[in-house]
Amino acid sequence: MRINLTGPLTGQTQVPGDKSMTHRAVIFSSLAAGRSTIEGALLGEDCMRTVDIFRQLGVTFDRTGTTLTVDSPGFAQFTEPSQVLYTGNSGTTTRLLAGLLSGLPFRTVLSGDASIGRRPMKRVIDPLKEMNAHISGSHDNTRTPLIIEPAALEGIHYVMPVASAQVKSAILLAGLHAETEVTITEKTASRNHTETMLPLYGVALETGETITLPARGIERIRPCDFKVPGDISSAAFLMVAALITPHSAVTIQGVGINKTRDGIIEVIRMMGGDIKVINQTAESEPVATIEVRYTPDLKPVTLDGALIARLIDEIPVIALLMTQAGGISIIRDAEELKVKETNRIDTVVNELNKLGFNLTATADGMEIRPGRRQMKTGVDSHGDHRIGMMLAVATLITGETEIAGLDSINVSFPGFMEQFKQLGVKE
Ligand SMILES: O=C(O)C1=C[C@@H](OP(=O)(O)O)[C@@H](O)[C@H](O)C1
Ligand SMILES: C=C(OP(=O)(O)O)C(=O)O
Repeated sequence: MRINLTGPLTGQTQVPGDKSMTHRAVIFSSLAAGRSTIEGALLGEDCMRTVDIFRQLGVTFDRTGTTLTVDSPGFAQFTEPSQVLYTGNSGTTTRLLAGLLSGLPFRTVLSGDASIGRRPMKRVIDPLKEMNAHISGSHDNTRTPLIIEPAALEGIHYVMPVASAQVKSAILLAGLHAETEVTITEKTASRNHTETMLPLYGVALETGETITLPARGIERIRPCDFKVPGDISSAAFLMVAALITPHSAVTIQGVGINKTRDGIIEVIRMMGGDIKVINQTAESEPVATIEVRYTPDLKPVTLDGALIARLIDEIPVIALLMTQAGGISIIRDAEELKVKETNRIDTVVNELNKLGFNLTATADGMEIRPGRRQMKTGVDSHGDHRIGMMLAVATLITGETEIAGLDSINVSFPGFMEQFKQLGVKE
């Protein structure tokens, strides 16, 4: 598809609901017997895969606008599915449900698309087996499909070897069924929505550097009316677009600014970007209005350590932002990018270099230099939604560009193009 976005971006907008929180709201609402509602749900493809799986287990979902009404018979009445449970492109669906399904009294099989088939599953299979789960994966227990047989689960004391909210949440979801408590220690904090949301659905747990979930938490789960904040990972594309496009000034309302997710705000401030976070309120999680303006003189920065987990999904578009800084920026400690929908170190570097930018891949991240040669060829999202959206934003700088695989955007940000047009962007 040929894309040519031209700015400026001006005005007010809101972004669709947070992907991580929508997945979790669908899961917890489905476990609880009775009616729950999810207001502001993200209806992108990834979250719909989670919805469809619970439909197969006997849960009913009704949609009005972006509100989902969930009617569930409760986890104890789930019905055994007759099909493979298809997780599409969604790592979150695959890993979180691997944990949850391990405690159900029937066999399930989880499988996704080609990208999911390449993503590492040993990181969930290993701790789940330690909990006595009967789970196996293809390729010597490292990949999907995952086959899960009924088992009586036990607790675990787990020290996380990698900062991953999906692994942490898989263990907690299995732990809901376990006969003994679960404790998890994180060296580097990953997003904590599972911990913030479980108490709202009736399951108390202790949080901090070590998380403690009491035995058989699932018995306490109850329905909830949950409001999903706007997704900061989606807002990131609008923020970067405004920062790099002359005369832009954008206000994004209702964005979730959970401390484990707000790294991009910190980076924009470090770079000297014109950003204001105002009207902070606490709903299910902290929410704010974010105002961003074009900033011509951005400073180069180095990102590493604990900050990386707080902006992991934003790195593709942050790398684009860094191409506009007045010096060399460096991203380190970001090996996890290699196991996302694509190897996001390679796809970001290769695709932006095709557009004439100057990036170098390193073992655990990338170096980004200012300046741009003439663009040579079209580019490709490689089926990765965040790469597709980053490349679309890049056309604000490059002008008309052929981008393959833009339909991947629907995975996390349906209405992406319309949102840009609403802010005055011409296509
Ligand atoms: O738990 C979640 O909702 C997510 C956790 C992160 O993955 P990892 O757990 O693999 O870091 C993130 O990249 C993904 O988009 C959503
Ligand atoms: C990595 C992502 O999602 P998931 O792991 O759920 O596929 C993402 O949305 O950038």
